Amino acid sequence: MKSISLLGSTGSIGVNVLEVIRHFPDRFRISALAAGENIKLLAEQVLEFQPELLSIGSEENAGKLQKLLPAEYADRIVVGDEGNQLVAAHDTADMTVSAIVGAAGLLPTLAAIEAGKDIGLANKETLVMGGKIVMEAVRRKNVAMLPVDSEHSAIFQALEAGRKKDLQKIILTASGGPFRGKGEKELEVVTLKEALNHPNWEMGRKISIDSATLMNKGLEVIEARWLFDIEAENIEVVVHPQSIIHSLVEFKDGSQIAQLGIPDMRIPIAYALSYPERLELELNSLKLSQCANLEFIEPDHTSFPALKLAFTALEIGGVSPAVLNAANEVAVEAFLQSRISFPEITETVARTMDIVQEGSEDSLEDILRADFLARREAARFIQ
Ligand SMILES: NC(=O)C1=CN([C@@H]2O[C@H](COP(=O)(O)OP(=O)(O)OC[C@H]3O[C@@H](n4cnc5c(N)ncnc54)[C@H](OP(=O)(O)O)[C@@H]3O)[C@@H](O)[C@H]2O)C=CC1
Ligand SMILES: CC(=O)[C@@H](O)[C@H](O)COP(=O)(O)O
Ligand SMILES: [Mn+2]
Repeated sequence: MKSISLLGSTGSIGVNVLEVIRHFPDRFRISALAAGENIKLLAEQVLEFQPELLSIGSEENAGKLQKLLPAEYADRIVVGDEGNQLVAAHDTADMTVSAIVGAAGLLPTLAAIEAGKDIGLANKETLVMGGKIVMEAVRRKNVAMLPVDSEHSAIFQALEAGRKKDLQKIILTASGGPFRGKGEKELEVVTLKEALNHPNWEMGRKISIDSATLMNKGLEVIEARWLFDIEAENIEVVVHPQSIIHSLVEFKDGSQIAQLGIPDMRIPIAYALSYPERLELELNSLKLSQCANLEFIEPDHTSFPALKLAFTALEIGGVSPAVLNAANEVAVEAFLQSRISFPEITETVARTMDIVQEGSEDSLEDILRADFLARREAARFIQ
């Protein structure tokens, strides 16, 4: 029986993690859950999965949550950032699934690693902000870092066909998002509703907007750089609108190995939970004969400059990826509140990256400071 501590249980990934666990009660149990604000769903999850510890975003919500739960939970509710870290490192957990959205995922993920937990990583922002120190901690603590992000799961699986020393290139596939094919002028007038309407995946709001700007692919390039210890110049992105091939690796003999499947997050989630075993998921299997045409297109860097910005952040190094991430979070939130236009998301990130640059990628303190300064600058641009 593997015990799982789940951060972000009420989100799109969190709900899918629990869906997998629900189908395999003999293999997995939940030891701790953390959420932000959704007390109603968290209470339902607690009653079903009976964790030993739970965390919620605020004291006020902790009080409301307590009223929805039996009295025995009174001393098992923790709160906020500290609560996330306690859940992440909870003593009975074998694995922590990191599925909070955004920068709030970094410290709990680090806490889980320091506590010796294996990690199922959905929160790509963790590696974007602190890839070097996070992966150093993974090696020092000798824990497993198992990707949940679909492209990284595909790469992880494809790498099993060869040796890491023979790896030549990683090819990340991108759907292109809902605005694929649109020109710069057209993008000035797109709506929030259109931006949230991802062609292939049902996901949380922040990552859906990231997919629409192609910043998601930029974040994934940085995630891959650290997760697979590969230089940015050996990471390529190709637009593949059908999201059937989830990514590829190329070995030095020119062989390219891909992982294919229907776009369903339960597949990479299950593999992270059960690795190296595979679970019988009983999903519809992919029928290649019914997949009309699989297309592969170069990314449009003029309409979607976010992807290049991520490569630039890697090239600058230091805290630049953390700055890119923080500015993007602020700008996406402003777009979600209809305070800025779609192109202004990426413009805000670029302007912030020009201003906030000081700091070392080896220092958690510098990374957190850069995150703070970038949020302040990005908010200033948006005012
Ligand atoms: N959705 C997907 O298919 C994929 C997602 N990812 C990545 O996984 C992560 C989660 O994405 P997704 O599930 O879509 O996002 P959602 O917005 O659907 O869910 C976010 C989760 O994080 C919780 N949360 C937010 N802030 C805090 C906080 N400060 N403390 C505790 N919990 C918090 C939310 O709680 P509440 O709702 O209760 O406020 C919710 O449970 C992201 O990093 C994303 O990039 C990667 C690949 C695919
Ligand atoms: C499901 C998943 O992993 C998302 O990150 C997804 O890949 C988004 O798709 P695009 O960013 O390629 O549009
Ligand atoms: Mn992805």
